[in-house]
Amino acid sequence: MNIKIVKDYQEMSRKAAEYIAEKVQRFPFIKLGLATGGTPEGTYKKLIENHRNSRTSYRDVTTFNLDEYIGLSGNHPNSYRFYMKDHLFDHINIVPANTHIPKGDAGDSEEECERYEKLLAENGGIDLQILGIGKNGHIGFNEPGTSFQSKTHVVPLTSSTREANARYFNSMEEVPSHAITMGIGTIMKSREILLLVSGEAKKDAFTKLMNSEPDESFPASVLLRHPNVTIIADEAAASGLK
Ligand SMILES: N[C@@H]1[C@@H](O)[C@H](O)[C@@H](COP(=O)(O)O)O[C@@H]1O
Repeated sequence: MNIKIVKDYQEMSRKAAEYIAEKVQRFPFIKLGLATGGTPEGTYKKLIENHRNSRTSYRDVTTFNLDEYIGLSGNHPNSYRFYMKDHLFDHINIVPANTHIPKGDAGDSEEECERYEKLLAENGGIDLQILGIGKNGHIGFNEPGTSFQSKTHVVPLTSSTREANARYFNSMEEVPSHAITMGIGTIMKSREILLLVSGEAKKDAFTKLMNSEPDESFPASVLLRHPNVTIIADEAAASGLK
């Protein structure tokens, strides 16, 4: 594991964007795995700036997002499809058809999971997966107890995750109860993983990650088994480390 501790959210975002943009420049056909949530927002902002200033091209890049809420169409402002368009895709020269996100409004969610997993395999898998971490150690929407072998699957969201994401919705009732997420096994197939951790709110999760053994009760701990993980964490998140 390659761990970089940086000053704050801004610096984490800048470093992460530099890291990603450099890969995209070196490998124009790269398959990127993307995450949503508050953590990568700054990184996407910096990637857009970098695209405008240095003209990093995304013309041949393919992306796969980790997850999507069930019941929301891609036009719904709280869907992760909408988030990605708003925070990144609409501002860079990526080909919309090359951006993949599970369909939250597919009639049959189980079938959608199979389709997504197959699509990933057909595309040769992910070269660089960007990840955030939930307070309870979840990655994607893989909650504690999820099998390390899991593939793309349907998950009921825990109340803590629904509460954490309620800030984006008008009320708690509107937060979907289920999501489709890449499985932990799916994420682990990525050739490289970049984990971003920021803020006091993630201090306990990050401290636990750095002091644990791989254990299904703490999903992010699977990363300790991955051969190529880089973590960029800010000082607030890392303040629990000795
Ligand atoms: N499905 C997403 C995860 O992919 C994300 O990593 C996590 C943390 O979000 P945030 O970055 O907003 O703390 O929240 C959500 O549950």
